[in-house]
Amino acid sequence: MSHQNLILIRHGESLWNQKNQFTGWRDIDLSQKGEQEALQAAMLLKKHNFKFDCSYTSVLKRAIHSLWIILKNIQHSWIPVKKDWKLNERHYGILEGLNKKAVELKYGTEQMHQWRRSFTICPPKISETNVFFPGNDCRYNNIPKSLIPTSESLKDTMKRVVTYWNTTILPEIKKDKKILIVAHGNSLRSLIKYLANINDNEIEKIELNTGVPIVYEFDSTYQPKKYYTL
Ligand SMILES: O=C(O)[C@@H](CO)OP(=O)(O)O
Repeated sequence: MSHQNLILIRHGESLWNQKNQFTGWRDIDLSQKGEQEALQAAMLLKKHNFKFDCSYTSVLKRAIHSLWIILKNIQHSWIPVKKDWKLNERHYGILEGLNKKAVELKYGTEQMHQWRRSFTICPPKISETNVFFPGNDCRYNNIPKSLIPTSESLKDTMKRVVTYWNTTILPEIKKDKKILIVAHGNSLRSLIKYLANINDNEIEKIELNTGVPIVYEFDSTYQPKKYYTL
């Protein structure tokens, strides 16, 4: 017997996705197209008759608002929504706010690829005096200072995402709860790497489109079995 217990969705397009700017932990709204993508995701879930017991998202509004649009349109506004910084996008250090094409022209295609897609490389860090240091943002008051990022590799992101998965989400899956996670391109790539045991080179090639539901199936012992997009 298999269980379709988990759907992962990358938030709809944000205003900075539209302008091709690195976003990371910056809290940017959905574009109109992004709102439509979230609605489309809801329609697909409805068409396939997916039902959920609980939902999880980050503390960034492009993911939260995508989740709200989805829940509203599948008549699931009543289910619990749990928000946690551990599902945030990867912190992109000094690259946040910069145009990706301009970064590529300045630093070259190879450096750009390493910063964006290598598993272990971390973009240059922002300083703790930077106005965008998350430690200056009250939503992160409860995080121990040593865990507040100033830049992250995908490996760093995976560490916090997998901690959250194992402590908070997996126990619910094992109770046979149906779970919806709406998060970010890289926080979800890191979760997929972990669940599907994808190696460090292969994960560089995996891209997630905005607003596309990914279905995860688990076997009878709740080991991840396969995943596919709707
Ligand atoms: O800017 C970001 O935060 C991410 C996702 O939009 O970008 P990338 O796909 O380049 O990792």
